[in-house]
Amino acid sequence: MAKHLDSHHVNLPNVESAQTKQIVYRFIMASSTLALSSPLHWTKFELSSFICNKSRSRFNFRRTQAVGISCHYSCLEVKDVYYRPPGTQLNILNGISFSLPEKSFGLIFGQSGSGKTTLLQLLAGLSKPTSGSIYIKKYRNDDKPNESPDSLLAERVGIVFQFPERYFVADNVLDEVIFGWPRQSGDLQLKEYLTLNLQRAINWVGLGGISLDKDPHSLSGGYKRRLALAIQLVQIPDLLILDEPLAGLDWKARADVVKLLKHLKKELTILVVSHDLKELATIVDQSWRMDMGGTLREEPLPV
Ligand SMILES: Nc1ncnc2c1ncn2[C@@H]1O[C@H](COP(=O)(O)OP(=O)(O)OP(=O)(O)O)[C@@H](O)[C@H]1O
Repeated sequence: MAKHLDSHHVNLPNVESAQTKQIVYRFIMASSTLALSSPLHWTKFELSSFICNKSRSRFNFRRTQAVGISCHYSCLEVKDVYYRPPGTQLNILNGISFSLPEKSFGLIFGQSGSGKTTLLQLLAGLSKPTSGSIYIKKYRNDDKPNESPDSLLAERVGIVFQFPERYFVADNVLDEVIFGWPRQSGDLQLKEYLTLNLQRAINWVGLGGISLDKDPHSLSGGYKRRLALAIQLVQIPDLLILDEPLAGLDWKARADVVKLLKHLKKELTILVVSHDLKELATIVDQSWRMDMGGTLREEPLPV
């Protein structure tokens, strides 16, 4: 099952299973963060040894903070995005445009098969738009935008796929969070930095009371989702994307996750695709309906 992967362009539909897709994504994010060379040739079973060996050579974990420090505020801008999967004649996304200000919560809803997940994959850098642009626009104190907007970098986007717990790869919480990190010794400063990030992410999602030795599969449904979020929060992402964050959870865990998302949106820009409109309505700042044919329009939640 050798795969040829480019960290900047992964054609997800060619990846065979959902499990491989999730693992591939996490590995790509780790390797682009670590500035490993790409494209990479690997098999699923070579993954762990690759991480241990190859990543020893260079470690360049981003030490920057999220956008919005040197400017007044920033906005995710998606402009006239079209997507046609390679080798097909069909546009799945047709002229998608929207913007989402930082530290707000956006929700995309719509019929199954309308293209919601495809859009999320473009935003996460897992596929490239056929045309159109995705960038971060920064605004100065006088509310005027900076001349040149920044691209939304794939390594600055966190994405939690549907049912993330199905793709946990480690047998303890700590290893799950640090999957893809280098295993080298030395650089005390770096280790301190990583430990701080790890600790912050764990506390942020309310997993502080859980032993890092615990088997992730033994956590409750809500805590598994917390862990999946913590993995993405180790580096504060410019955009956190969640695909059906409440799917498959019981009522208590759903309420728990909604409460956590409400807390996280104070610090993060969050974009969610969900059918659970009622439960999320209280925390949604902006919403859009995706129609069949891959078009998007702003619309209040129909709840
Ligand atoms: N690589 C591809 N080649 C051809 N068609 C594709 C490809 N990827 C996705 N599609 C099709 O594009 C459409 C949109 O899929 P997508 O998963 O984005 O929809 P969705 O709105 O997220 O659906 P759901 O709510 O069920 O998750 C579907 O009809 C899907 O079969």
